[in-house]
Amino acid sequence: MSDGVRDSEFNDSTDWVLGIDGGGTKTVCLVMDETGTIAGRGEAGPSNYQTIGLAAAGESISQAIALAVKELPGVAIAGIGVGLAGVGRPADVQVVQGLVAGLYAESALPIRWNLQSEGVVVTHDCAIALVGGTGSASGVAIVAGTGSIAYGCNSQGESKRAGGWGYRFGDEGSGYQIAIAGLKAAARSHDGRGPKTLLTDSLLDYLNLSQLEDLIEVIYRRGWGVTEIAALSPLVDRAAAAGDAIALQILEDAAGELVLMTQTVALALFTRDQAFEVVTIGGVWRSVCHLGDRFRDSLRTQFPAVQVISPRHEPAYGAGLLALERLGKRVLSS
Ligand SMILES: Nc1ncnc2c1ncn2[C@@H]1O[C@H](COP(=O)(O)OP(=O)(O)OP(=O)(O)O)[C@@H](O)[C@H]1O
Repeated sequence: MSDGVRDSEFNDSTDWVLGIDGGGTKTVCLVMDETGTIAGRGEAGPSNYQTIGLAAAGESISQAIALAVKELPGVAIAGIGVGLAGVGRPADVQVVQGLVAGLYAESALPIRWNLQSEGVVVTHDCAIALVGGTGSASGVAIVAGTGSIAYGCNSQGESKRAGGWGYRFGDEGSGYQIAIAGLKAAARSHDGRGPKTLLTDSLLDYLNLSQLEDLIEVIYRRGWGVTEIAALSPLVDRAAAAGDAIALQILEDAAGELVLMTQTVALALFTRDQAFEVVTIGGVWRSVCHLGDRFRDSLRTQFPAVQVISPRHEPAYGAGLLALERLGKRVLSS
């Protein structure tokens, strides 16, 4: 991410905002002035309240804020944008609004709350990822990390989501799905049900195993969860880069699924000849086997004017921009 942290003294006449990105692994808070310049950044533990509970989520958010404002004691906060994983339904938004209201009463925070009611924005993690990633209010964010989801907005304020159903019946094109396909291909090859693949040796090497049967112990008996399995997906990427046909097909399939999700969202929001941006977010896009190029080329056959970009800013920045927009300090282009 390219956002620099400003080192000059803070200006007390400024309307400052907090941008908060609360995820399943960490919470990021940025302090931004009304021009969008970042003056402080703090990181704390997870804040997905659906999985860790409201109290623990509130604690992580408070810690992230305290770290972000460490060098700005007494700063007056006029707005706060919060994007949290798991905040999809209106009922979730209400719960998080309550959580944010609890922060104002937090005397331990070295902040002067000067909040205007319109300056409080509570939304979901994809919305802030889209605004941060594009720096604007419209476009499509296609997330492919441990899981996957596509989310978009157009200039009429309409939004659409595809995917995001989790590892049991969704997450197509994600690190988890790529890893599972790689494991299956190695098992099939080992049995003689499928062609030979470099994945067999790369799994054995990476996991320091002497035979493929030992995978049973690793995958089922060591308490491996979705994250640990998904972390094997770079092995498939590297095997594909080395020319392995099976691994290449797995990446082709993943790219195809990510195109399908993006296209489904884009068709609901834009016309085929309209120019719009698609921002690619998440670890899978680090593919050395050009998954990103395959994705872009395929998408362009349907949307010739589409621009596929890497994120311009992190999601927490998008949360701060949304708060600034609500305060009338910033107009987000669409
Ligand atoms: N070169 C690669 N090819 C394929 N998958 C990769 C590659 N590099 C990383 N990944 C996968 O990306 C996933 C991690 O993505 P990311 O860093 O976006 O984390 P996340 O857990 O999805 O999100 P967050 O940490 O933001 O909550 C892992 O499953 C990892 O295996």
